[in-house]
Amino acid sequence: MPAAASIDLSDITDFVVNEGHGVKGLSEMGLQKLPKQYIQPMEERITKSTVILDDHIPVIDMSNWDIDNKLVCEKICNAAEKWGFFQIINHDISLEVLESVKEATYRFFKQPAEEKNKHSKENSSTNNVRYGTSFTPKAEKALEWKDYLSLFYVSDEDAADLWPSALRDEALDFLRNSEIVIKKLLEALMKGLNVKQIDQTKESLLMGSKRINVNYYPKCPNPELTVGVGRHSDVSTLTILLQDNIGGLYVKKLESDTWVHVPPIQGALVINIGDALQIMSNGRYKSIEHRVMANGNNNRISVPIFVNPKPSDVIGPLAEVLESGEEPIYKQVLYSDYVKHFFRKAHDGKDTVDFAKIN
Ligand SMILES: COc1cc(/C=C/C(=O)SCCNC(=O)CCNC(=O)[C@H](O)C(C)(C)COP(=O)(O)OP(=O)(O)OC[C@H]2O[C@@H](n3cnc4c(N)ncnc43)[C@H](O)[C@@H]2OP(=O)(O)O)ccc1O
Ligand SMILES: O=C(O)CCC(=O)C(=O)O
Ligand SMILES: [Fe+2]
Repeated sequence: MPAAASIDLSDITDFVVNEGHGVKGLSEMGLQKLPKQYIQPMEERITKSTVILDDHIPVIDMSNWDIDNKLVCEKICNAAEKWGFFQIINHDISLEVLESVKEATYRFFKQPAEEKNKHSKENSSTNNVRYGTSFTPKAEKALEWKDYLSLFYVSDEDAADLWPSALRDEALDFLRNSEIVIKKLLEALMKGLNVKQIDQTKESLLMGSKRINVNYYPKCPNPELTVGVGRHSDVSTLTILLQDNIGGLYVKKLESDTWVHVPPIQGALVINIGDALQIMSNGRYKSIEHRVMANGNNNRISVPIFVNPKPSDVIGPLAEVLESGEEPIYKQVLYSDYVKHFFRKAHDGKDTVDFAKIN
């Protein structure tokens, strides 16, 4: 790894983005000062004055699913309406599966830049595997302090052929083991929308495609000047996020300018509603802005599973939601058009969903 003094700071974008060293490479050079490319404007930084400490997203115990199903479903729907975010505990995915995917994440990022960069947009033989840094470096005025690998799930065979072996099995295990709890969450959320039964068409619309990302946020000099991930809402139906014990995820409180921290809970998963479900529920369930603070003392990892419609699906408010005469506030959009719109611009909070709004 080159020492900080041996790299010309004007070449940072080349080193980080094009050569695939990522911010991990930069961090490990022992930089004392954040490069200017990462300095976010004041309004995008996470400051103590906007964070409230006396409130938190709900924590829902899934072990009561069979004991008091009505109550658990109500809690899930309330959390989706009021916070758009909640944590679940006792969800039946074993700690072993969760720990293994975290270990595998470290194993992937520990590899030399040349190895990881085989999966960059420029070098990868497939669009289903993407190694990168920041969010959309070409469109961003200031870069984000995060490296990632993004894996679009097509089939086990496709994964066996294309996903990096450093984490393939563990990522597939996490995906497989999350299936039951995803179905329970969607069942609860659909009940709240007057959808009595999730038939095959509905199941495909809600969870027809999945993407698993692994995120690496290395230790950062001057974390107060930058962000790990900027303000955004996910474009998924639902996101199931595994975070480690470092912390740093902040969620915007509905109808306020304040943010709450999502404290790491051993074994818990963070669930959030994505734009696709906000649109399908005609705005009842909230896809909430969130962001990640960079950390000055520790590396952090997280592993989100994005549960999505299929790219070829057309999404819009569900018929069951509009049955009672409610006016649609969103139009029908091709899901892949929506996602492309999201990926082509820098993170900009909740603006993505305007793409689907009826004016
Ligand atoms: C990375 O940091 C992130 C990510 C997120 C993600 C939040 C989510 O909610 S992810 C869930 C997204 N949904 C899906 O993946 C399901 C459906 N998939 C699709 O519709 C398509 O696969 C596609 C994603 C639209 C790609 O379709 P394709 O025809 O292959 O289009 P392209 O032209 O290749 O891509 C369009 C545009 O997007 C960029 N891009 C594609 N995939 C990714 C990716 N995984 N990560 C980053 N960027 C991606 C691609 O480069 C293209 O941009 P150009 O400027 O090059 O044209 C939340 C927060 C984060 O920080
Ligand atoms: O790392 C986290 O806690 C959240 C990451 C995130 O929001 C995302 O990948 O969409
Ligand atoms: Fe997110």
